[in-house]
Amino acid sequence: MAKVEIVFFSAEGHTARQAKAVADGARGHADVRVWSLDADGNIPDMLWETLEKADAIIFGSPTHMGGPAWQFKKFADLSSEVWHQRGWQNKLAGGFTTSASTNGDKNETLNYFITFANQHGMLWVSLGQPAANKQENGPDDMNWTGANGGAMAISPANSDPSEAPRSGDLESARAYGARIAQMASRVEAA
Ligand SMILES: Cc1cc2nc3c(=O)[nH]c(=O)nc-3n(C[C@H](O)[C@H](O)[C@H](O)COP(=O)(O)O)c2cc1C
Repeated sequence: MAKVEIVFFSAEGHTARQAKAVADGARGHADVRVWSLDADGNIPDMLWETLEKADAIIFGSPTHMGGPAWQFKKFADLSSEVWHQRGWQNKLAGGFTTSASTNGDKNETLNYFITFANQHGMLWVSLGQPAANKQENGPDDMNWTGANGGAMAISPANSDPSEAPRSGDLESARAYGARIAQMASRVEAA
């Protein structure tokens, strides 16, 4: 079975819920593990070795000040060691983010993930879901944010992680996890 590793940061738990949804979607199609960066942006040392054996790595962070949280950037900077060795070359990559505002510059975070994956020579998997952009659509619909580059979620500023991301964003995250895991299985089989 293909190996999918999910590496994310979450300060308050909203991105953690999104990460769980991505993982739930991926399970059944691949071996899936979820790794949370700690408050200092650190991961266990052994994780670097694990990531080198992955078929796909999915990155996640809340959007903070129009980009990924510094804890994620710390992880990204530390990965320069792997970059030197081309350790993630040709692995699949995907990414997800949640933020408080409807827009909130979430696309900047996804674009950062895409650039980061490109630096490593990875192959980016788009969201692959139509936007729910009709008058009757709302937060319970899949891809209400109209994302393309990866999974987005809106977690209103006064929401508890038990309340947000809301059902449509979680469904989007699950479908995105399934998409990446299915692609990883195809690549593994090829
Ligand atoms: C330092 C900081 C910066 C933030 N910047 C943004 C932002 O640029 N856009 C936005 O919509 N929300 C912003 N937020 C709100 C968070 O993205 C939002 O609370 C998110 O759900 C947090 O995810 P978490 O619960 O996984 O930590 C910011 C929050 C913090 C603490």
